[in-house]
Amino acid sequence: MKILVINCGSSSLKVGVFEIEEKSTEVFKASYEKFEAGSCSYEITSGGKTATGEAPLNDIAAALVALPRSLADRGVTKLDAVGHRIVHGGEDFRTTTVLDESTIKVIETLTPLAPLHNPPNLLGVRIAKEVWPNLPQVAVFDTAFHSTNPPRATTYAVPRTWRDAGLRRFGFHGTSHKYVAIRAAEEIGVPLRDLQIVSVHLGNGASVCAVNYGESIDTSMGMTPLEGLVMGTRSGDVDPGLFGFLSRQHRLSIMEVEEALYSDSGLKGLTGSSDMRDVEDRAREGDADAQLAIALFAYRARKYIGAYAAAMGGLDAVVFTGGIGENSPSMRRRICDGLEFMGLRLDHDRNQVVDLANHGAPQIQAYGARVRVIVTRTAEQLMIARETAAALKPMTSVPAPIPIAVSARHVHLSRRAVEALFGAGYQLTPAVSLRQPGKWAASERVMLEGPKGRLERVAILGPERPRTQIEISRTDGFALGIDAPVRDSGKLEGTPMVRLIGPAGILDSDGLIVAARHIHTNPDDASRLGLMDGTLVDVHIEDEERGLVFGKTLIRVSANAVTEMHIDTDEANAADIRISAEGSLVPDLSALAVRSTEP
Ligand SMILES: Nc1ncnc2c1ncn2[C@@H]1O[C@H](COP(=O)(O)OP(=O)(O)O)[C@@H](O)[C@H]1O
Ligand SMILES: CC(=O)OP(=O)(O)O
Ligand SMILES: [Mg+2]
Repeated sequence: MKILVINCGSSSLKVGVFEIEEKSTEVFKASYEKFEAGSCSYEITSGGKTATGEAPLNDIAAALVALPRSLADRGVTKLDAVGHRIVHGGEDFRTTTVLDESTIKVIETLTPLAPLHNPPNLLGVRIAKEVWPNLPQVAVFDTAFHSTNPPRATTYAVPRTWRDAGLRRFGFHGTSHKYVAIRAAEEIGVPLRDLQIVSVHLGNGASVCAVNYGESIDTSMGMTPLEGLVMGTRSGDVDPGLFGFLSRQHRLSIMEVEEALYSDSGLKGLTGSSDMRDVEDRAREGDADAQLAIALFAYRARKYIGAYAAAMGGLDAVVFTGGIGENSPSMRRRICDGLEFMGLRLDHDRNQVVDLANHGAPQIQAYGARVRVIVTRTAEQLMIARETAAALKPMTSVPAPIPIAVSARHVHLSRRAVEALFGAGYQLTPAVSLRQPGKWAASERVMLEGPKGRLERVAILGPERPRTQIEISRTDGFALGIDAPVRDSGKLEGTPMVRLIGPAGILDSDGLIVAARHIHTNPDDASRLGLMDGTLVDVHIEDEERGLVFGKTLIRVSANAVTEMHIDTDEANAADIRISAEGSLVPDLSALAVRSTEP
């Protein structure tokens, strides 16, 4: 599929044409900026040749209208679709969406939430519809990747009426954070699903994202792209109390304050220039304002990296991207210096000579450092092309129902735990065979105890495992008074402690989780159902009253497994499932984007 990507910003237009196959290739790339006095500067790359210069184009609209000619001159024809970057998708758009008049109308209502971004994005859509009336127009949202953020990350502690009116955090730069996290995982050689990554995007807009085992769980921008880091012209985090103060003491209107926070703050507010290259030059010449701006920019980013390592309960890698993240060794160094205590240490030589050609993603951590530090160029356009192609791929329907089993709270015990709870040399007694071959429930039970209360007679599932794992529901977590993370079985790093009480003793063990829903299957069924180990699927439960779709269900293929989906009691209650049920697989449109590799 040949996809034209349009990233229409307030002051620049970026265009890419990608051939999306097994491997993706960029066949055309252009940027148009500095629109002044009836002309603009451009850079166009195609067929290995780059041309730069000035063109008599008034504005972004004129550049878009002239685009078919530029494409045709370079032999780029037969486009299949147009993919657009849309910054704010609000509550309504959690995934890539094909645009029609009604979806465009909904996006228009989101303009107040991203006043600098959505209007030019939509202008690009309107013109593209006129220039290419027969091509599908597809929106890829900056907010979509963050739709997995839990309520504790997206909620502002403000009055209910405001929250009911839609006030919440969304997060942006999602396309970039997703791309660089995937790229970092490829470079490390470990599946994204097994990594805890902090992605640091430092461009004109800047944000940090906690990518926990493949999912965004928090990000520094909020309801609008104003929260978080210090940016080119935006303030990032401020005390909301300043609105009242400036209004009372300085008679500024809310509009004036907002305008200043968007356009006259950040590096520009601190130094007069929004461009980090200028700021670095001035700092070198001794300008105290520029020196403070750099220190503040780095300090805020470092705080967010620490915060997100804490939010995830671990950190495997930090990825830098965006114009500043990619090009400023001194900024990377300032941000990383002081993070040695959490295993993050740079190799200063490697940091200095980063080469990002050919989609490189060099590692720049010191030899032996626990946390990897990676630099890579972001590729929002490529990612938009992939998502656009995936959204337009015809749905392949998967038949065959999936049996669903409800797992009540239970524990898997290690040898050490069995002996601590039941006595030296004790062997558990298999009482009931489970459907998965070789697995059983023991006749023994244990009690769990947390700061808030106890859960009695909790089932023990055998055989023994190398590590003790305690699986509860979210509701059980409230009964115990412990907040357990949703994790895949076996991923126990940084999980909370809980007390287990047996007839012969007490054991305080970590390994408390809410098990992520999953489907056990064997290689034969997996190939019949088109399922791949380690990927995520959606499963539809049909029920007149309480039917729903369980998203993000992990596929686990093992030799003798019986095909069966496991959900916990909270999930079963939500779908009105008593003991068992059946579900059907929903084709996953974003799978292509996650699986495809670099051009
Ligand atoms: N070599 C460099 N050293 C420091 N900063 C740089 C360098 N190259 C680009 N930048 C900075 O990157 C920022 C622009 O980032 P970029 O990602 O290109 O912008 P946008 O967010 O608009 O896509 C500017 O502050 C610019 O000064
Ligand atoms: C959302 C946002 O800040 O985008 P940009 O970095 O392009 O300004
Ligand atoms: Mg940017």
